[in-house]
Amino acid sequence: MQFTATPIGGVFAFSGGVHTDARGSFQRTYCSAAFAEHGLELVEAQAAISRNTATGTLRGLHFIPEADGEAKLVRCIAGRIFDVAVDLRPASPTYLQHISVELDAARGNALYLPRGVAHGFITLQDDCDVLYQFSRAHRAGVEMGVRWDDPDLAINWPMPPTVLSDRDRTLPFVKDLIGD
Ligand SMILES: Cc1cn([C@H]2C[C@H](O)[C@@H](COP(=O)(O)OP(=O)(O)O[C@H]3O[C@@H](C)C(=O)[C@@H](O)[C@H]3O)O2)c(=O)[nH]c1=O
Repeated sequence: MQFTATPIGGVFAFSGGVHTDARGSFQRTYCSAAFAEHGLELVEAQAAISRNTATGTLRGLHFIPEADGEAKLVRCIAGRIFDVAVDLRPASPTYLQHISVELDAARGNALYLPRGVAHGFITLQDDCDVLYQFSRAHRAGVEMGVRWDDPDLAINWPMPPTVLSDRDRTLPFVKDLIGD
């Protein structure tokens, strides 16, 4: 498992660790000791899978404010997604900046987001399954969100979304949240 720091503090990309042989492959996808060594919050409270039928399905951008937030590890276990992490920690030097990474089930790479960093993705092909590990149990009504096409974030999505939830379509812009 290789931990690669990104320009956004606390956001790490993971790759490697895939052992291939005649049967297929074996990959360690999580190691609590390695997370602890790198100072990352463990993501062991809950796991979840989102299945996405159509190319261009967009989910996000979702976050919980840092003080009450959750860390998450995101991995594509079928297909490929364009995955985005947006820094919404007001005190962070990279506040409002984002990074993107293609998560590919065939590569087995993953992205770790600490508390206060928003997350979203768009699917790059049909039938993409996304596996999450969370540091805290889901709490209904706590999660917030900002619009995927917020001009202040200027995310260069690889295509326009084809499928969005009603909630995501009507999320506020960051400028509407500031001061809350
Ligand atoms: C996120 C989540 C949802 N749910 C339920 C609530 C709801 O009935 C149903 C669908 O939830 P949502 O519409 O919020 O699912 P979705 O829009 O896929 O939400 C996810 O989006 C991506 C971008 C993330 O980063 C995730 O953390 C999560 O916010 O599943 C859980 O039971 N546990 C969970 O952890």
